[in-house]
Amino acid sequence: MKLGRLNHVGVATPSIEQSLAMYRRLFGAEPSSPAFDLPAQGVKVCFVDAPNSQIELIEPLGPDSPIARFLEKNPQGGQHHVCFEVPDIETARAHFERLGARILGPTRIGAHGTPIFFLHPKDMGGMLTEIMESPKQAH
Ligand SMILES: CC[C@H](C(=O)O)C(=O)SCCNC(=O)CCNC(=O)[C@H](O)C(C)(C)COP(=O)(O)OP(=O)(O)OC[C@H]1O[C@@H](n2cnc3c(N)ncnc32)[C@H](O)[C@@H]1OP(=O)(O)O
Ligand SMILES: [Co+2]
Repeated sequence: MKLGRLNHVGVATPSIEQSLAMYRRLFGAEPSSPAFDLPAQGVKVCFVDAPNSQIELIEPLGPDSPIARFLEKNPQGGQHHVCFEVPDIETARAHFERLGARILGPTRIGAHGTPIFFLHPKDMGGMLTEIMESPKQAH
């Protein structure tokens, strides 16, 4: 399976507002849309566009969020995961299962409204890796 497009870099933050203020000050960057909650994933999300990818700012929604645990270890936040696109999520899941890479949890709908899953950082050289089905091209 070829490595697909780098859809986004996930950046954990204790405050999306503080992170947006920093991107605004240093890059004149604005979010591509208002922040929104993904309760099922335990995160509040906001995207800042780069020419060929995005920064995905992710803030914990409550103490059980996977981001809350990350921030306990990294209080300032920082690079949390990367996300690569695939044409078909089930084909990708079967591919990684066949190769013995640990898949974290069920396939579920991610922040772009398409199915996603995560590969364990220990099987990706220390990099938590999200696999996301590419959005369908609008006709
Ligand atoms: C889905 C919505 C949105 C989208 O784009 O669509 C998102 O991206 S939401 C992103 C938030 N959701 C997730 O991260 C789900 C997947 N993550 C997990 O299942 C956990 O966070 C997990 C398993 C990666 C870590 O779980 P936990 O923190 O409870 O375990 P430990 O602290 O014991 O960590 C185990 C081991 O992994 C290392 N670790 C933890 N987090 C990361 C990370 N982000 N990158 C790299 N490595 C990480 C941690 O240091 C431990 O290593 P060890 O050597 O044992 O200390
Ligand atoms: Co993500």
